[in-house]
Parts: sequence; structure tokens; C-alpha cells
Amino acid sequence: MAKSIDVSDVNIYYGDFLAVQGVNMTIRAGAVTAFIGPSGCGKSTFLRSLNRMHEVIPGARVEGKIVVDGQDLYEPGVDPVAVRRQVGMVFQRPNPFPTMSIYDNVIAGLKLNVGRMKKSESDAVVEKSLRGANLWNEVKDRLNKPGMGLSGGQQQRLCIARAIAVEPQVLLMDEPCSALDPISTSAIEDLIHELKNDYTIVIVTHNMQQAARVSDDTGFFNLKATGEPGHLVEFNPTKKMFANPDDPATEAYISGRFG
Ligand SMILES: Nc1ncnc2c1ncn2[C@@H]1O[C@H](COP(=O)(O)OP(=O)(O)OP(=O)(O)O)[C@@H](O)[C@H]1O
Repeated sequence: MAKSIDVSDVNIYYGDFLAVQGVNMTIRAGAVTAFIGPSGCGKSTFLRSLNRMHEVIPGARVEGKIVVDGQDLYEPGVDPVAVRRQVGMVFQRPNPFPTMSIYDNVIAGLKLNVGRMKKSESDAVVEKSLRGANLWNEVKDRLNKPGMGLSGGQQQRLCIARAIAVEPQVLLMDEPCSALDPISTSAIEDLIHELKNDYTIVIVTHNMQQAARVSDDTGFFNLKATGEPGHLVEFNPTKKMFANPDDPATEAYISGRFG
């Protein structure tokens, strides 16, 4: 089930470098939230802090609170692997496991989490996840063929199927369409609309039309100057953000005057 995310006073470091400073926001359950902003302002860094992926980089750390379903993800004793199951992620470039079939790609995460499953159970998960990712009809007759044999857009939907197979509460997407052609992009955008009934979705995008098309809320990140930390300038419903933003910097960015 979709959950909200409450972010308080979050600072994110790479070693001594403060990359993102002082973020506060509430990401609504069952909504699509987009992060926009110029290159280097910390959108991806912040996104990765939402499922404890940031800390896999040596020296990287997060301060502050990120609460999902009443649980602060950064409290001592919280298992980052359990967090990543609850908060799934889809990356910029489709990254199916190269040696695995379509079928095995879908259940790869689930196998890690639950171990062995009955064939009938895994068949059901594979079908449900591929249907959920709008890919079932295209691949149902070749589930045992390699995942790498699919088109880029199909591979990205396969990665979405893999992410939803473990039934997360939140789905993070880091520029999921940037490597895709317009038709595949449109298929992923349609899918995002459908998935938000079941998942809280957070998407980083460079494409402002995409943010306007797919999201309910938008966060605009910016940098005061090169070398300064990125910060959240404004967080508002997407309609307001694009029609009547609160901050002049948001308006300047949205209207293409910088970035
Ligand atoms: N692995 C890393 N080690 C050190 N610094 C990093 C690392 N990854 C990112 N940074 C720095 O953190 C800051 C934020 O980068 P990040 O990639 O989050 O920005 P972004 O807004 O997502 O940029 P883009 O839109 O170009 O993808 C930048 O100054 C970047 O150089």
C-alpha cells in the first residue's frame, strides 16, 4: 500500500562535501511527486537518500529524519535492505540482469527476499508484475528469453516489473525516460499514471513537460552558486508550480531563463 514520506531537516554529505542542505517536505501517499532543478542541485542525491541508497558510496551520509509509515529510515537498528524493499528504485538506464531471462529478472528481488518459492507462486507474481508494468502482452510468449533481448522501453518496463514484484510502498524513479524514445517515454508516463493508484511515486526529471504531465506535486531544487549545497526552493502542487510559483527562482527556471 502507498505510504507518505515525511522529510525533516535533511542534510546529505559526500565525505566533507555538503551536497544537499536543509530539506523539509511531505511526499503524499498515492501521488506522483516530481523533482526538477538544474544539473548538480542534488535531485538524484536526495532521491537516493529516500531508500538509503546514498550510503552505499564510501563516506556518504545523511542527517535528519525521513519517516515512512511511522518509521524513521535512519534510526539506529533499521535494516537498509528492508528499507530498499519498502522503497523500490528504477534507474535512468534500464538495467535488467544481463544473464537472466525475462521471468527470472522479474522475480530476482523477490527470490533474494523470500528465498525459494513454489513454481505456481512465482508464476503468479511474474504475471501480476508484468501486467502491472504493462508488459505482459508483449512478453508472455517469451518469458524464458533473455531480458536483454527486449527494446529499451520494454527493458525499462521490465525493471519496473522487477521493482513492483516485491510490493514496495514507494517507487523512486531517477530520470526513467531519459534513455528512451518518445513512444517508450509515453508508455512509461501512462504506466506512472496507473501505478500511482498503488504506490507513492517520486520521479526525478529534466523534462519539465514530463513533470507537468505526470506529477501531482513538484519540488524545485536549486544551487545558490557552484560548490554551494543544493536546497529545496519550493514544493507545491504541480499545477500551481507551473502556473503561479511562489518563488521568482522557480519561475525563472520553469520559463527557461536558466538551468
Ligand atoms: N558519488 C559522488 N561523490 C561525490 N560527489 C558527488 C557524487 N555524486 C554526486 N556528487 C555531487 O553532489 C552534487 C549533487 O549531485 P546530483 O547528481 O545529486 O545532482 P542532480 O541534481 O541529480 O544533477 P543532474 O541533474 O546533473 O543529474 C553535485 O555537486 C555532484 O557533483
